[in-house]
Amino acid sequence: MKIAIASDHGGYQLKEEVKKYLEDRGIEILDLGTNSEESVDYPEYGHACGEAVASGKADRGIVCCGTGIGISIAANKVKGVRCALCTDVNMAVMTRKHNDANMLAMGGRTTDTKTALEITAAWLDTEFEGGRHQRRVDMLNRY
Ligand SMILES: O=C(CO)[C@H](O)[C@H](O)[C@H](O)COP(=O)(O)O
Repeated sequence: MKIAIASDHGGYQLKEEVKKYLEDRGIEILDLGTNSEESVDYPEYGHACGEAVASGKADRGIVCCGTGIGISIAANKVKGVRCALCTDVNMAVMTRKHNDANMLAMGGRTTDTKTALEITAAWLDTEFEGGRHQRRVDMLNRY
């Protein structure tokens, strides 16, 4: 699996932690920046990561900003992206089971690193349930 990862300055530190975790799991990473805590604009990074996933350059994407909100909104503008902002493990599990979320968003200023890595693990390791949920995901994809 190849994962695209991106953040703004508010999510930069968390992106680096998540990157280390993914590397330790042997996952291939496409890092789309940003590369420091210098102020940048989250839409640029959310769009870029969304496009990497939608185009198939990456299988899934992870984005971080201060709260995870702005960058998830940006990613969800890209057709084919289902980006879920998760603040706990249950949300990560449910968004994989029910929404087949192909992108995960987290907040570097709102979620501690330990929780963020637990969320990442749950999101990586939980399968989509399909069935009635497939019909709903198809509706999202068609819109
Ligand atoms: O977009 C956001 C909130 O929805 C992110 O948290 C950004 O990281 C934040 O807005 C950046 O704020 P800053 O004051 O420019 O650091």
